Amino acid sequence: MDQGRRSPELVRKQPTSVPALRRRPAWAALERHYQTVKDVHLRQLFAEDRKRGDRLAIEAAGIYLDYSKNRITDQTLTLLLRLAEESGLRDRIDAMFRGDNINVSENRAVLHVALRAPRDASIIHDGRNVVPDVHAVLDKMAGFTHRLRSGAWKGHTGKRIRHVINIGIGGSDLGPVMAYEALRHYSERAMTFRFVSNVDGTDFAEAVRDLDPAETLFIVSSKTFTTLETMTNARTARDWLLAGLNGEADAIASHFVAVSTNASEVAKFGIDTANMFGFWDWVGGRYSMDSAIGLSTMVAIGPDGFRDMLNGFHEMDEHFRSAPFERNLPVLMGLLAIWYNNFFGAQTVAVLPYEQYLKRFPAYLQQLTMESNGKHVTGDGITVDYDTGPIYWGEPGTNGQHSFYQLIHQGTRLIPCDFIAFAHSLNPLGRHHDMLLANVFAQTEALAFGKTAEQVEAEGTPDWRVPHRLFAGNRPSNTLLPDKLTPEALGKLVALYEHSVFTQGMIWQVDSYDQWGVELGKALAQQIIPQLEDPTEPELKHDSSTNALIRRYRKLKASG
Ligand SMILES: O=P(O)(O)OC[C@H]1O[C@](O)(CO)[C@@H](O)[C@@H]1O
Repeated sequence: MDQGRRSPELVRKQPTSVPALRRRPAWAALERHYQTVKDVHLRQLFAEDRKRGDRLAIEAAGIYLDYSKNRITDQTLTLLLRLAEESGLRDRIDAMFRGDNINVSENRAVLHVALRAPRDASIIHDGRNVVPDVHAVLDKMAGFTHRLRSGAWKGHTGKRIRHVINIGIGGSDLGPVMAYEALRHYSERAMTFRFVSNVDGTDFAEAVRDLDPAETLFIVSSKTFTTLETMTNARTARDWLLAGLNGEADAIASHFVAVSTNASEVAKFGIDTANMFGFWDWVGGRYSMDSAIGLSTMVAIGPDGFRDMLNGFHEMDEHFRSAPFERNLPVLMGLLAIWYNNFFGAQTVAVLPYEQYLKRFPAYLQQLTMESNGKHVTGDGITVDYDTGPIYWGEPGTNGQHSFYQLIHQGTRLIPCDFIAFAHSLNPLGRHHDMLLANVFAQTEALAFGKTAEQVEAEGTPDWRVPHRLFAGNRPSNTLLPDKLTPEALGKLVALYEHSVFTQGMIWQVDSYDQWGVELGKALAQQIIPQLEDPTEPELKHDSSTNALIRRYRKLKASG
């Protein structure tokens, strides 16, 4: 991995050496192939190959993936794999691991894989091995975690810290909150962990309602330390703390720490940079839960648990980097996502974790997938003539079954599903886990094979009701079945999706690592805030709808 960096100019040009997507021979072949398989039913595919369920399944890095219930033939896989080759995926993977500036629109490297590299690895960025820097921060986090969990780190009044509140948004919130919920089983029970993200004051008010400021520590997590929501919440937290501690300003030092890349803004806010945990501009927000942004995770599960999680990430990284594409979990999942998105026209992917602890996993994945691949131009700035990132959504099973599964089974849209379940429960209670897993297997079976009119009729259903009760089937799914939800397994799962997103983005040739699409709304909000707060009637130059909404809000606000 110890390699020199290419000049940005060279890297910028590199993607153009790959033909535009529609001009790649495998793409045209897939278009033709799609016409031959689009109406083939999974019933037929399984009937023709009795071993399909074993054959189209792999276990890698400790994760079992059954992808047999996808609308694919061996030829589909051959062509998708050829597409990956023609898209230069191998070269792009190497470029990422080498630290090339593959985030072309921001001219940055994308090195989240360095965050979980072992201590003795070497990854060179700007002529410097970044791995020792990563481990120095991990060591600092571990030292802080030990002091906090042992009670050596005290609050301003000498009381022990019992409550930790992470203030952040986007990648500085979704990763930490998802990981906390996912790993709650391994968490320090003597402490409470809360997460404040929304600029809606209710989020903060409810988070601190029952807390004693003397026992509360805030982790202000923000890559930039300028994000409106986070800085507003951080200032409110500071006011709340000081109000509870007789306004003693030196209390800040023992109740606030920061996670950021921006030391000067941290200092400006009043947090001693000795209590700052850094990371780097080559870590994207949505790829940062394993950086210092994961400080709350480390405090909750301890440094050893965090290390296990990083090892899980790393194992999947190595699998992605080295496994042949036909046995490469992230590559296969990424290619299948492309198959449905670009050939079947599926607009969404449902992520359905049958594991209560993963209840925030779909929300986490929404930022990871949609902020990464929700793009309309290639890295070279050319408007794409194909669809890019699908919409990801989901809820934990079995709750979703009693809500939106109706549409997945019998609606008019094709919704590929990722089912995620673990062989062992962390809370084995009677028959619960067998029932839970039975539901996973039942759902994938029902979606794939459905129920024919003959089967419905054979049950004595009156003719008029038969159409309502039949299930067309042929609805595709992946099933991920790791052994048990551990910190290590979580790391593997997240890295699996990170690299699947990479695979998709590289085939579409978009920059999966920028997020310019969030800028316009942010900038307009900055203009509108003073217009809402102006004591005199402001001159409004928006469109008539926005002007009317602002005036109406001002009027309602004034009327109390
Ligand atoms: O960590 P920061 O700088 O506060 O940014 C928070 C989030 O805002 C975004 O920049 C845009 O929503 C995300 O990419 C990022 O995770």
